[in-house]
Order: sequence, then structure tokens, then C-alpha cells
Amino acid sequence: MSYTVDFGKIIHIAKGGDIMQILKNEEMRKLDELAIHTYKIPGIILMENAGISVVEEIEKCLIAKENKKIAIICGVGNNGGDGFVIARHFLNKGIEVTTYIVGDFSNIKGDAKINFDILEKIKAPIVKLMDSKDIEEFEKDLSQHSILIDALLGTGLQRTVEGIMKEVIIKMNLSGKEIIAVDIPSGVNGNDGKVQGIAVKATKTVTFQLPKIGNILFPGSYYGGELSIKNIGIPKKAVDSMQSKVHLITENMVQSILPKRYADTHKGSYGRAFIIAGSIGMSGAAILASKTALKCGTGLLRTAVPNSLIPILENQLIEGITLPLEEMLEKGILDYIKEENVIAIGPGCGRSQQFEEILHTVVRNATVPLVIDADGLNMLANNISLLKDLKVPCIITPHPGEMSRLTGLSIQEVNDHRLDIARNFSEKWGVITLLKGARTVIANPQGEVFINRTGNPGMATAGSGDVLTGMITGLLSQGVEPLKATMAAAYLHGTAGDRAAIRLGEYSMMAGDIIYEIPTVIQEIMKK
Ligand SMILES: NC(=O)C1=CN([C@@H]2O[C@H](COP(=O)(O)OP(=O)(O)OC[C@H]3O[C@@H](n4cnc5c(N)ncnc54)[C@H](OP(=O)(O)O)[C@@H]3O)[C@@H](O)[C@H]2O)[C@@H](O)CC1
Ligand SMILES: Nc1ncnc2c1ncn2[C@@H]1O[C@H](COP(=O)(O)OP(=O)(O)O)[C@@H](O)[C@H]1O
Ligand SMILES: [K+]
Repeated sequence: MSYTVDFGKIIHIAKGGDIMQILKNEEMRKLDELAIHTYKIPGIILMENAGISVVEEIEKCLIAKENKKIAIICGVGNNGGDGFVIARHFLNKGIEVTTYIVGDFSNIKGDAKINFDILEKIKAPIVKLMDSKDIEEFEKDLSQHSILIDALLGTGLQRTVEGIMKEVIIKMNLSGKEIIAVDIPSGVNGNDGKVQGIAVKATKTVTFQLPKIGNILFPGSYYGGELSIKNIGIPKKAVDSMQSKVHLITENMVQSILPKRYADTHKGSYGRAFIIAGSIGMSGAAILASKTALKCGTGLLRTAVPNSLIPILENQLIEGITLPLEEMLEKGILDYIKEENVIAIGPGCGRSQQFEEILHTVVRNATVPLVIDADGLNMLANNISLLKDLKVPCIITPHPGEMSRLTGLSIQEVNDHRLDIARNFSEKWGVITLLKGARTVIANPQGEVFINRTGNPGMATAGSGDVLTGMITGLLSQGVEPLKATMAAAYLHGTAGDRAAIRLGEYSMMAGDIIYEIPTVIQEIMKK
């Protein structure tokens, strides 16, 4: 299997598995050990496969280049070992290669040593960079090469990058050359995507077997550029046995989640959605969420808004039914929601006492899946233990600011530990948490986390969260399981946003433009 994820502006994916685990450094080490000790695949074979898989990607980049000289910059661990394999293969192809070794080469051991010895035997050009005095020459040398290969540090990164290693990385980054990183850009921590002092800014990264968290989360994924995930021959049985609790949401997953439409069905087959949204000054939130739910296939939609907003809604959304909130309150909300298949509450609702009352009644009495967003979350923050009264699956969709209010942590803390914060919240309150932002993460009460890679900064625009709520609601109304509906919505939302960004640019796209792209995004996924 080869799986390509382009983290640049234009997204494209080649084949991918239904579910893709994302590992931490130590989990990857465990998987390597499992392959070597339990499944008896010699480590040297894995290293050979790893090296060859990078060679394939480098060759693609070389085609367009007149100057084909490659600089392979290696550390003294196994990441460097992969670099030695790459060097040998290109030398065999008659391509000019210089191998640089950074650090104390007497530390090279194991499989890396075997590959280093081969390079020495075949008299490959090797330059050892020991200290600062070697840097000037190194910088001059780099300008002669067309592509630089970063094989300095991989999943064995331990501490802040300093000294000669840091100097080398600075020169690589300043070279202006295309850089392909082996496994992970050196300096990025595979466990969390943080930069340990300094990191290589690669144009492309080839990672092995499964992505590491640092390949996916920011800033690591920014440093990695385009990401290619390559099989290196670890048996599927070993991979499956890892049972990591962190996964990447893939297109295949979403394709299998989207409900099919059968000929002998009617609008009742696609469910009833009920959205409580909007307040004076924020009618747009109700319109955006409602339009989106219909665009995502809801059979029947009712939107409850304050009476004064009804004419605006009726004008903007002729396909949905509108209800005045005041009437609901007077006659008793429960009567209104008992027929529904999903209830979404919060977008643009404001923070009135009336809304608080409605929220409490809905949370305590809902008998169908519930989506709480925006002001629903702000109100919830005043009385979070309300969640204990839930009798149904509940999805909360906070952005980091809302999560900060819900948890009492700072926004910085939320962003620094996105996975853990979402997971802890879900485990503590028994809800599905979708924490928004660059790499939206979704956690369930069982401690599993799913990361979405679609989307772009153009989506940081008013109302795009309301569109997401509409998407989750639309899928839930059709009977999609809550976790699956949330994952598919996050993926589709980001993909629609990416299309809008391509069409209009990240500056000019607006939330409504994301809705405009939904039909194409769904059709393309269903077609595949
Ligand atoms: N295992 C396998 O079967 C396979 C593994 N594969 C490959 O192996 C990679 C993992 O290899 P690895 O475990 O040897 O670690 P690696 O990333 O090379 O780094 C360790 C070296 O770096 C050093 N070092 C650490 N931090 C540092 C710092 N801040 N600044 C400076 N130095 C620092 C550290 O030195 P020490 O801490 O010991 O002083 C040690 O020398 C993995 O990413 C993949 O590419 C593939 O071939 C497939 C098969
Ligand atoms: N840089 C980004 N990359 C990917 N997605 C983003 C980025 N910035 C914002 N988004 C997405 O846009 C949406 C913004 O939602 P939210 O903050 O609730 O906006 P609003 O309240 O204005 O509707 C979220 O789904 C978020 O994940
Ligand atoms: K690397």
C-alpha cells in the first residue's frame, strides 16, 4: 500500500486503508521489534525497504531536474542507516551522490553500520561533519546539489537539537534546495509534532508503514511538506495488532460511512433533523446550519429561531420548516422534539436566560442524538455537570476558545495538548468531542482519537463552524452512528473548504462558499 497525503494547498490522496493508525515514536519502535522478533523479518530488510521507498519518491523529483546531484545528510542512528541505503541505490544508478555524516560516526551500529560499511567498501564519497569548522565547506557543497535528503534524526529524537546538528539544519534550511525528509523532518518530535529547538523544513516527507503523530499534527506537518506513507514490509498482522488509539480519518472511511440512497425510499427514510439556532443579529448561524443539513441529505428539517427571525429564515431557506422558539417554550419544548431523529442546539443562540432554559430542557430530556455547538457550549460551561443528565449520545464541537471555557484551561494549554484534552473531556463526560482547529481531533468516551487532515486557514471565517454543525446534524438524521457522522462531517467540511480555497482563495472564501462545495465533494467521494 502506498498512501499519499499532500499537506500543501491542493489535496490529493492515492489509495488508502479504511482505517489508518497513527503512532508515537515508542509505538513505532515496538512495531519494528514485533516485525523483527515475532515475525522474524530481519531489521536489515526493513531498512532496505525503507531506503528503497524513499528512492522511489526521490526519483519522481529528479525527473524534472537537469542537475541530478544528491546530498544525503545522515545521522548516526537508523535514520542515517536509511540514508546509507538511499546513497547506495543512487550510486548503483550512476547518479552522483555525496553522503554526509553528522556526529560521532564511531557510534554507528547494527543495521546502519552494515550499510555504512558497504558504502565504504564501494568507495562512496563520504564527508564527515564533526564540528563548526566543517560547516563552511558543507554550505558551499550544498549549493552544488539538486536535492538534499534529510536522514539526520527520525523516531529516535531525544532532546533539543543543538551544536553541529543544529548548524547543519540551519544550512540545509537556508540552501533553498528541495529537501526530502526520511521518516520525519529532523528535529520534529514524532510523539506530538513539536519542534525540539530547530527542525528541517522539508518539501516532502516519506514516512514508513504508518504515520507518526508528528507527521500529522502542526507544526510538524508544516515542516514535513507533502507526506507519503510507504509500506516497508511489516506484516499486516503485526500492524493490526498495534491497536493504537489514534487514527487518521481517511477518504475510504468516509466513503463507507456515507449512507446510500435506495430507490424504494422516501423523505422519512432520511430522517428528521431539528436545529435550535440563531438570535437577533445572528440569524445567519441558523441559516448556514440549516442549509447545510439539507445539502447533506436530511429528509425533513425544522429550525427553531426567535419569532422575530422567522421572516428572514423563510426568505433564505424555502426548503425547511421554521418554528418560533417562544411558541416552543410556551407549549413545552418536549412535544416539539419527540418526533425528531437528531437535535442540534447552539449556533448563534446568544446567551439569554430563555436560551439557557431551552438548553437545560433539551440536554436533560433528549431521546435522540444531540449536537451542542457555539452558545450551547458557552452556556454549558456555566453548568457542565448538566452533561451527567444526558441519556443519549452527545457530540460537542468546541473551538479552542470554547474548550478553554469548558475546561478552565488556557487556550494555549488546549492547543498544546489537543489530543489529550479532547480525549480527557470525552472520557470524563461520556460525550464525543470534536475539537476544532488546524487538525480537528475527535475523541470518544472509549479513549479513541481520530484526526482530520482536511481543511485550511481560509476556513477561519465567521460561520464555518455552523456549517460543520449542519453537516453532523444532516448525517445523524439519516441514522449514521454518532462517531462516524462526526468523523465524516469533519472530513467533508475540510474537503469542501479546500475546494472553496482553490476556487476563491483563502482570503475571500466565506462559510456559504463551503456549503456551495458540499454537493461536489459528496458526489466525488460516492463515485470513487
Ligand atoms: N528500527 C527499525 O527496524 C527501522 C528503523 N528505521 C529508521 O530508523 C529510525 C529510528 O532510528 P533510531 O531509533 O536509531 O533513531 P534515530 O532517529 O536515527 O536517532 C537516534 C540517533 O540520534 C541521536 N540523537 C537523538 N536526539 C538527538 C539530538 N537532539 N541531537 C543530536 N543527536 C540526537 C542519538 O544519539 P544519542 O541520543 O544516542 O546520543 C542517536 O545516535 C526511524 O526514524 C527510521 O528512519 C527504518 O530503517 C525501518 C526499520
Ligand atoms: N487553519 C485551519 N485549518 C483547518 N481548519 C480550520 C482552520 N481554521 C479554522 N478551521 C475550521 O473552521 C471551522 C471554524 O469554526 P468556528 O471557530 O466554530 O467558527 P464560527 O464560530 O465562526 O462558525 C472549524 O471547523 C475549524 O476546524
Ligand atoms: K529525518
